[in-house]
Amino acid sequence: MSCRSDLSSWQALEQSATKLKQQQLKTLFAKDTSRFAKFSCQMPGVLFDYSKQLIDEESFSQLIALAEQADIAAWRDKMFSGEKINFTENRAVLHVALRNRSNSAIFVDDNDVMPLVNRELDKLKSFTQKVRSGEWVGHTGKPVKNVVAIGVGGSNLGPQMVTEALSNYADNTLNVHYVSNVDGVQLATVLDGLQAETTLFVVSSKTFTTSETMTNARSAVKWFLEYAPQDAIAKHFVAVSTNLEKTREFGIADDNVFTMWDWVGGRFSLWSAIGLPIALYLGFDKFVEVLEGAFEVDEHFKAASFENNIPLIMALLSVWNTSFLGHTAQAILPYDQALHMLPAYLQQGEMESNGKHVTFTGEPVPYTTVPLIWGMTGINGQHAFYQYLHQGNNIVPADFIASVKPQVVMDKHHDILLSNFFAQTEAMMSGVDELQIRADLTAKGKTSTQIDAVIAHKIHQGNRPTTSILLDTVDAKAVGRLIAMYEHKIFCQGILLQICSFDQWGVELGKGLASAIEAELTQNDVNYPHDSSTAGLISYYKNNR
Ligand SMILES: O=P(O)(O)OC[C@H]1O[C@](O)(CO)[C@@H](O)[C@@H]1O
Repeated sequence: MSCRSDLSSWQALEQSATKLKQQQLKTLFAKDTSRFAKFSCQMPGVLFDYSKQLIDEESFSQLIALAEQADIAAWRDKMFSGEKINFTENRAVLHVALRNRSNSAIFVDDNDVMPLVNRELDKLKSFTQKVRSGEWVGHTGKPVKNVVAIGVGGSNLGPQMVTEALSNYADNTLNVHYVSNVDGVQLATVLDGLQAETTLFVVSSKTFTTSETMTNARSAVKWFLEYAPQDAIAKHFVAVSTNLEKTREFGIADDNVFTMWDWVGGRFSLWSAIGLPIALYLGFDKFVEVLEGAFEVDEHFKAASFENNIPLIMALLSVWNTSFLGHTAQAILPYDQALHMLPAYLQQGEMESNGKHVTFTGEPVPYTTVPLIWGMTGINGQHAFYQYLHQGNNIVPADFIASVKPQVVMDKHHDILLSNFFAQTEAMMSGVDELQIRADLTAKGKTSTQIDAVIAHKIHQGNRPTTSILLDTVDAKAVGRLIAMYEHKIFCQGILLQICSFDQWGVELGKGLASAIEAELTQNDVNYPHDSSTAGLISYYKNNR
């Protein structure tokens, strides 16, 4: 299979990158006053401005040509029609079916999956309504007050991120707590103060074999049985999994199991029954609004021209910044507090999907693939790591995300928040040069000796690429839209880079080693089959625990 770097568009982009590396974004803005109009687009509820990325019309059309030569449209159609594009695991990739609000048939192995999706949504709806209305009662006849959602990775990050993002819409019917870390502190902290008789545990694990989740779930059962009889488990433990054999083995009745399918990847699963904690917290209708927002983006992704296709442009810019301009990190900077977990969520989304080193056919990729994703809420970041973003000697492209209307109206807070957002993207783009600093300091009465002493430290080179995403507000639909935009970005990145985005073999090595070492920790006098560092660490731990 030919490699992407053999494509004419790739080679043209390499030449453009060499030219554009010599360019200043502020000069490009000065030369072309219509730059914002040219390099921004919209879909309902979303303004996407990428004019502060280091591109020009020529390189943008080469990026579009790359998308065409990489057959993005054909791959997109394969995904939406249920073809097994996760070929290392021989699975379809159909998280889009979970939010297919048109209900049109989608076939996997000649079977329409929509009846399955709808059946599970109905089950979710009826269970959610029973629990929230108090019809579902615990073993002493009392309604549920607290939900403890146990799961990790894709079985935790999506639901928790959405729960946090939409907590302003919750009606206090139920509290939802998340437990993902096998460090007992987290479970103990959550359980502290809860009453077993009014607590519902949702154990979410696609495989139902993930060691951390199963350990937390077993400890939750142990805690529960201190206060309740064994047969009360049926009223207090439900599971979300594809593995009925394991859920049965664990002691959860089939009726209490919500299912998903092998064509739903863990990190793309919040739209499935993995979203149960969201529905319990906010009500089923709000959960459906999240699905609807994502469906709008699915429709946009399928129908918009490449030049106006937001997820595709996000992917092209990522490839441009990483593989051509050499920027190996990318910051995610949500200004809405509600989106504070977005960076963590996208770390899994992008890095578990595309942090890989071989092409579809298993050859080493000859270019850098995806960047390191990191970030936090913008305002907190400004007072922590933005120094690095402005003046560090590595350039980190950043996505700035904010909403036009705040979730909570409080005096001038939102104007102050948004002024920071606008100022930061402007400062990162334009920087401040020597001439300007000299003029400012002279105006402040500084002598030339005083100015010379600080001038180099005060220069901001600028030219730091950013994308600005403005949502109308952070509500259920907007959150659905935002996540789906990034999901399709990740899909396009994978195709553009020839990477199989939907497996995660890289996490298996550590898992296997951990379970072997876990056994060694319980044995005495083991001859550790490890390097001297690992053996030394294990023996220090055993001698001092
Ligand atoms: O839902 P499960 O099977 O417990 O897996 C949890 C997570 O573990 C991973 O396999 C990585 O360790 C993720 O891909 C997945 O989201």
